[in-house]
Amino acid sequence: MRILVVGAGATGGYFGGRLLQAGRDVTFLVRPGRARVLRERGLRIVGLGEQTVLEPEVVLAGEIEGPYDLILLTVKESGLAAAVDDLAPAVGPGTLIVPVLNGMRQIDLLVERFGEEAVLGGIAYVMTTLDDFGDVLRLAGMHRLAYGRRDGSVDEQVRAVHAALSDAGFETVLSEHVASAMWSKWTFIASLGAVNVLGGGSVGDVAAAPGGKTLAEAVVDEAAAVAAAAGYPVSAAERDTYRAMLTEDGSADTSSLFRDFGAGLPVEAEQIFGDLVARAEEFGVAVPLLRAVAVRLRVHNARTSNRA
Ligand SMILES: NC(=O)C1=CN([C@@H]2O[C@H](COP(=O)(O)OP(=O)(O)OC[C@H]3O[C@@H](n4cnc5c(N)ncnc54)[C@H](OP(=O)(O)O)[C@@H]3O)[C@@H](O)[C@H]2O)C=CC1
Ligand SMILES: CC(C)(CO)C(=O)C(=O)O
Repeated sequence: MRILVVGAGATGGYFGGRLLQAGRDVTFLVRPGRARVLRERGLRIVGLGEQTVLEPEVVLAGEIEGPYDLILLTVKESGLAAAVDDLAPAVGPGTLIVPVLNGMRQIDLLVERFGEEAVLGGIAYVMTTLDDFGDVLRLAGMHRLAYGRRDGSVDEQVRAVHAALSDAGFETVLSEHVASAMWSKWTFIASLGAVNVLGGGSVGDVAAAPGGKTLAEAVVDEAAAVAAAAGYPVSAAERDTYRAMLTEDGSADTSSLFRDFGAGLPVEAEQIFGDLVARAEEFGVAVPLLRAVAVRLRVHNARTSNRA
């Protein structure tokens, strides 16, 4: 199966790198700066005691010759619209696309462009970042990719994708509930980001402040109310888990969004917050805390782009 990984950053470099390491037929669609780094240093996966160096096949936009069987879309919000244009020549009648972005907006964009049949749901459960050298740095041991048709059906084409992604050094889940799982992860990631941004620190920092735990529970409730209104309720058990994780004393947890925020880098304001607030408005769900985070992050993004 010919696999095109769009983006070779923290998630694309990790999962694509593992697939390459396992001998799968992988090509990375990258932009010129990243292509240079990959050609000079190779694609490196480091951290947790590992130093893997791989020699990836890379293509630039405009160099794609014909369709791929599977496309793993691993860009962030800021790169999404252009990446959808760039990957279009790789989409043929039998191509399946697995996006791993947090949130749901990517699904609407991809379906509008390539049709319902071509677009699977996808979730990356991993904690990676690019270090100062451009290497993929693992920050935690979890590494799981979940995907499946959003209506829960399983056909030969999806099974073939599952086979192509499996046994490559990370866990894979062919999910019959991927849309619910995406909403659940969105609920969690938005809640974690909101706790960090509104509270100005890690989960433990916020939990230690009077009123901090109440704030954390309130953001979980807001995000979960939107998921429920969308028809993907987070189960009571998951909600309790999220509440417990986000009020844990001493927890150093922060979201990658908050780490980027702290580092003065652009963040996924629309993908993770703006879109959630827009959907809440559509459903008539009040989300004052999430709305405040969206505004704060928009101001941050405007400032970062003014500096660039
Ligand atoms: N990192 C993590 O631990 C996790 C991230 N996620 C989610 O996964 C998504 C991707 O995040 P992550 O991998 O961390 O992001 P990164 O910024 O590390 O990687 C994205 C890569 O996409 C590349 N890119 C952007 N536009 C294009 C394009 N048109 N063509 C080719 N490459 C392009 C960028 O390349 P360039 O170098 O040219 O800018 C960049 O290297 C986000 O939605 C994030 O929220 C989900 C779970 C965990
Ligand atoms: C919380 C985590 C690491 C889960 O995969 C994530 O998605 C993020 O920080 O952006």
